[in-house]
Amino acid sequence: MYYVSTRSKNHRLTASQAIAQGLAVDGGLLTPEVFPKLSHNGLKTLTDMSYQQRAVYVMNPYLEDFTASELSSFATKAYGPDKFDAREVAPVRTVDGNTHCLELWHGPTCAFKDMALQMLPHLLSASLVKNDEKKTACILVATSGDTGKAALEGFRDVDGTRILVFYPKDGVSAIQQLQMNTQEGENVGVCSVVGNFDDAQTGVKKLFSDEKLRAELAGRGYFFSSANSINWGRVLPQIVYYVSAYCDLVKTEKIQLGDPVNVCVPTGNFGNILAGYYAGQMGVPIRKFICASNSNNVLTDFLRTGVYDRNRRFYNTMSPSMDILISSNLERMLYELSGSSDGEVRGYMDQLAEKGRYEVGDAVKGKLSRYFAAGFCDDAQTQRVIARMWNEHKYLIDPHTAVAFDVLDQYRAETGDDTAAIVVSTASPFKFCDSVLGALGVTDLREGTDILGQLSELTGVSAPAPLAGLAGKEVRFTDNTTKDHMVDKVLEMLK
Ligand SMILES: N[C@@H](CCOP(=O)(O)O)C(=O)O
Repeated sequence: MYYVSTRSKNHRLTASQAIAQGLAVDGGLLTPEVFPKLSHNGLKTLTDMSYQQRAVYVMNPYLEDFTASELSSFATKAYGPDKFDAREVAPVRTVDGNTHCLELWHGPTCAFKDMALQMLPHLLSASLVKNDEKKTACILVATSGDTGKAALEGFRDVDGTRILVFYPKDGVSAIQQLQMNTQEGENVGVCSVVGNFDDAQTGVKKLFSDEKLRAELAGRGYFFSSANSINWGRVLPQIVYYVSAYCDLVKTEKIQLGDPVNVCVPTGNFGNILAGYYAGQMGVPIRKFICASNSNNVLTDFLRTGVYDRNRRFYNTMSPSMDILISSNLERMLYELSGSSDGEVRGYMDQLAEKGRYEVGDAVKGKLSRYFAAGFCDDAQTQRVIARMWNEHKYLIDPHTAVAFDVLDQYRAETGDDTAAIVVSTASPFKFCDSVLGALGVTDLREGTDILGQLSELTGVSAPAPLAGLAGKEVRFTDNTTKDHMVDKVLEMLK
């Protein structure tokens, strides 16, 4: 299987080349030419497998230049009990008869990003060897809170790599910031950027396409790669958990094999819901992909109208990981829905860069409404949902997950579609203690990491060990820059 750019499909790369490179040289996203299919029997076989085995089974056909035994060893290391505090790795909790919550935050940094960023370093390191790459991979990351920490932890002290993370100053939660700024490891760097996530992400993309910088760094023995969901090696492991959740529902007899489900996904950069869409393409019977946004509802409007318009106010919300107006992975979806038309995608992306706006054609609009539904939820409603879930179900959820529960409710009320639904829970509530405590009526908040204990004492739920362990850790990174000076930070780090 080969990978092509969403903006020019003539140049084909192997899986290991695509993963090592991260982003296509023309600025497009590297995407598989075809999607392997999971048969009814394949899904049945997967039902009796562990998460690690499911990961190998699902990823194998996408990675032709890797062996199954390599993947098996990666999955064992990535999803072992030393990394994940749940035996199932990505457990599914049933909230009521036909609403199930896929918990993706049992990994080392307590967010769904661990599902991919515990795997990506293995894939990337092997890709470097397969391509006889002698240079060091400098992994550039833009984060609105979760990816940054997960990438730092995944790539910490991995041979042949350096990693530099940029996050928006004042645009992540206090715990997220502390997680990043206390990161250990010899090959890591963290820097805040004045502005919002879009500024950081646009800045990183500019670094990728800066020919002069690339040449300078090549001379120093480095090349750029990515740990954001623009890298195919990030999206692929995320497909696995959709397949796994479906199999778990079959195994526990919540549904019969072949029954349709809906999935409701809180998403900002569109990588998470895109992975679900790809699972559907492979054969998981997902009927509707419900896209949940916060007040930065650019995706809601797009999926409802076919008009993408980022010229709007940017909100800093209590679900900061979704505070995004330029949603990278939509490009891969446009490629799929336009029938792999690289020219059409290039046109949309040019308009986005020039005017901040584009409108898709009727054929794409038709497919969007067939597969997707969308809604959004503001902060006040997010807090009400957190409180309701706690009061009614004694289920403590984070603000991103609350957004998804609310959007699912809206969808069901509007459509009457009561198909069994999987709500994707993307982060531990302890990463957002202040908002969660506020939702539960607490106004007098403790300082620093003491707030973790405050939420624990109130609810009787223990803080995850990696977050509890932040107390007393040395802050290693305090650098700040502007989007126009990110290049200096890169040069400084890679001296
Ligand atoms: N929500 C993300 C933003 C970056 O998204 P990614 O999926 O492309 O890594 C974050 O938490 O940083």
